[in-house]
Amino acid sequence: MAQEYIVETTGLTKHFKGFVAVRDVSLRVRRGTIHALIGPNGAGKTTVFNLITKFLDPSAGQILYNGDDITKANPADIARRGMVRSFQISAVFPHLSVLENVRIALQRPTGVSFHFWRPHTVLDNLNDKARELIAAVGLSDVETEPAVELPYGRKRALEIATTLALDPELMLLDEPMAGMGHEDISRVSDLIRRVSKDRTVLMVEHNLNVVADLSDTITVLQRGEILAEGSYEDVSNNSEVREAYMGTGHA
Ligand SMILES: Nc1ncnc2c1ncn2[C@@H]1O[C@H](COP(=O)(O)OP(=O)(O)OP(=O)(O)O)[C@@H](O)[C@H]1O
Repeated sequence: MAQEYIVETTGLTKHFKGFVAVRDVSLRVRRGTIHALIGPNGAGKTTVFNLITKFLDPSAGQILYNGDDITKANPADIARRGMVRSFQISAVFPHLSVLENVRIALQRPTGVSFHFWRPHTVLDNLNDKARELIAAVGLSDVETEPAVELPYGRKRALEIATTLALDPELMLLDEPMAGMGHEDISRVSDLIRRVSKDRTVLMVEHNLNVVADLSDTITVLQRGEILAEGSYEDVSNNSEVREAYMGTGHA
């Protein structure tokens, strides 16, 4: 039977030369939900992401993914198991077209390595699937444009398409709305909501309107520790949370 929680951490702790960036974090991410990690600057959100995705080794604690202990796994292992992190724009090849970027991403899970000398007919078989993903993220009108030419919000949509190409079971989004204007935010919010239908999303996001709008569960971190957890209503009514956000500009 599938585990209720896709990710469970126990006592997750990370020291950097004596400084404790993450302390005793026990986080449970329920399968099929959108879960947000929020908190003031320096609260440890990115470090928690780096620990879960195995870009950093914890100083203490355990991480379970689908019930398996991945505390000692490496990032490639866990990507193969279906946990994929969407990187910021760097994940996209700037001078390749939208279609080419998604096609390349699609070749990864099938184990077909990308060979520039492959006959075009082989690569063209990927076009249908690539176009489906491009349509899903609303980029059909720009499929032949080089990624570098896209406005910011649409680059982020492309990045989500390349992440979806890997068909992740758990998708980690690192500040998906960073640097976006109003229109892009609502477009990408709709997209995240749609793509979350049959997968789990864990995201770090500073925009509290987006967090309120999308998240089933919110974990608030402060100084490396969990301060509160629950629905947006729960955490926004929590006096400690309100205090933590005072004067940070995010309140
Ligand atoms: N590699 C590192 N070496 C030393 N200290 C680090 C390192 N990475 C993070 N830190 C420190 O750990 C703390 C938590 O950082 P982290 O980036 O996880 O916070 P955050 O909540 O993601 O912040 P922000 O919202 O500003 O991105 C900060 O005080 C940061 O300076």
